[in-house]
Amino acid sequence: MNAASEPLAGGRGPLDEPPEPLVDAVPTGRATAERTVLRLARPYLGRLVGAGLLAAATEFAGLALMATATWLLMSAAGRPPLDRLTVAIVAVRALAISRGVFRYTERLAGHDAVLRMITDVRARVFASLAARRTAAHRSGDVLSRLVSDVEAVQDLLLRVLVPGSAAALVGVLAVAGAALISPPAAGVLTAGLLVAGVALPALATAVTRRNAAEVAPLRGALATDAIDLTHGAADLAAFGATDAALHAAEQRAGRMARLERRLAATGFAVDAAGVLVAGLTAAAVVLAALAADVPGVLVGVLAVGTLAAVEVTLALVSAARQWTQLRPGLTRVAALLDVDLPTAPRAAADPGANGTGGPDRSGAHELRFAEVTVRYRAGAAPALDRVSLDLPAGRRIAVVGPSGAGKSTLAAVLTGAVRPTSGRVTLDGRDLSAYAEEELPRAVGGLLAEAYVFHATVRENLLLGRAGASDEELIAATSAAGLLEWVHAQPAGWDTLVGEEGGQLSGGQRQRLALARALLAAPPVLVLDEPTEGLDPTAADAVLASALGATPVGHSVLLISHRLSGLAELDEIVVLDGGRVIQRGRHAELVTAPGWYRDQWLLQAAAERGYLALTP
Ligand SMILES: Nc1ncnc2c1ncn2[C@@H]1O[C@H](COP(=O)(O)OP(=O)(O)OP(=O)(O)O)[C@@H](O)[C@H]1O
Repeated sequence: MNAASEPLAGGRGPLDEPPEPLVDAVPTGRATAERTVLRLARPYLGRLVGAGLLAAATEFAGLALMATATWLLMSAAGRPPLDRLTVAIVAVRALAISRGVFRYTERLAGHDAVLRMITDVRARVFASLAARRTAAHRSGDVLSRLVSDVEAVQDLLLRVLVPGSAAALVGVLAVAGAALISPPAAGVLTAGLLVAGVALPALATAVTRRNAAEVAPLRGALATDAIDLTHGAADLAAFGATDAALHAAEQRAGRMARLERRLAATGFAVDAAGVLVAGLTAAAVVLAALAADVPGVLVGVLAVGTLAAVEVTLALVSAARQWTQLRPGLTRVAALLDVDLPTAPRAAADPGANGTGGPDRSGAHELRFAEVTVRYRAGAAPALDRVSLDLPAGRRIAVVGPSGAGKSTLAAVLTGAVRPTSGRVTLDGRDLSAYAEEELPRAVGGLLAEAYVFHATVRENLLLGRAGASDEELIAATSAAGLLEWVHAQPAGWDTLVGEEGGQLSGGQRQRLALARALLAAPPVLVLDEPTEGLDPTAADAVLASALGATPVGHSVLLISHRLSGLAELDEIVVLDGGRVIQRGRHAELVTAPGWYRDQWLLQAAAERGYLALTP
């Protein structure tokens, strides 16, 4: 089984309820998510502040345009000499044009900053997901993270912070402008703006929060449904479970639709309250201005200006609503980003940057397991129970044992995908956990359980093992994996497309391709988890022998296998059962000693030679 993919989480079937909200183990405080985003935004702060000021200028130009146009219209009604209106006429024209220009430049500056930043965020999220081989994520959740959660970062800046701060600034300027005309009216305006800019956003937040908390996990569950229903379609059909799975997915989609409808309805109610507040504030401002004997034209200016100012401030309502909806996504994305925030995407980092002088591909390495125990869940039986193992340079070990014995877990510990609950795993005397995540694969790697074959050409799939490998190296690895003849037989040769998840290959071909890639990568400690799975016994023997033969001298090998055939040349065979080492030694010793190995050897030999071979 693939111990690396979901070590801590129980799997979720397509018929089950959606999982709990997927918030990572990294605890995030209330403002931490926003702080993380702001820290990421720091390099682009100048552009973002510029965008905020331009947004404020746009809104202010709109407000000033309304106020000036009102003054112009009302003054013109009294037929004054034209020269008294000239400045206002020019101002109206200038404000109308500048508003468009400000809006355009604000969008340009804001999107420029955010798109630059989001590229960085995506790279970090991707690197973090790739590095967290132990994370308990389903592909649907991961997909939803990469898409919607990263968009949350973008929306926080473009739809919350920039327009929110612009609205607040314009509100303050509007009050200052009103105070020049009439302080009492400015007081009333302040009260109206506080209702529109503080009370209503708080109300919107409260009504949105509950729904948003339900919507986010549902969205993740729906993404997982989509993947389960497409990738698992054949299995669902085979078990007659398609209808039930579709029904469960439809129910979730229905629940999502209901939640979104409720969200929209409450949103409309709050928006309607905003319009009411604008009207009431304008009426109150007019009354206050009249009571203060403000001239009629200026009362009109105050009324229209108030309507415009409240409308601008109401942007804070949608900003608050957005913010509430974005929080779960922001929290998740921040939890991923927080881990390695201070560094740039680490693949590009200096190989020795961890201060450990990390391992390299070429050197020999010594791996040691000392009393390693792995427990996937507290209270559960250990998957590995005090296992000790030495893998010095050049040594070749096989780990065998019945299903569920802990073989794949051992490989996962070796590659750093699973951390031991107790005990130590060291590489050249240094704890495995001390190595940076991207350093380890250079020393330890290979063919792990359920190796992924990409929807690309044979060559591209192979080059993932070692970018820049020569044609001779490709041929050697492919030949050792027993795939060369097939490649040559294809019309497109090395450029043959293998289909999604290698779907255009047979199971055996897929396995050979993955093995060839592992051989090409040739890490000093090569892990081969069931390299001949899916091959018939004769082919399996041949491939195993040629794969071991293709491993450079001085490189060590840890082979995991159900089959006991072809292990005679190995330096040690470790038999696991229930996570414990129950036997160890060379093949020649183990086949003569009573125990699991000898029994299994006889059984397999009998099965492979056929039942008749046992009877004289
Ligand atoms: N991700 C996981 N979460 C919880 N338990 C797990 C996980 N992976 C493995 N286990 C449990 O750990 C034990 C060892 O599993 P492991 O996959 O290492 O066995 P294995 O020897 O490789 O089996 P197989 O030969 O069938 O692949 C099993 O009891 C299994 O149920």
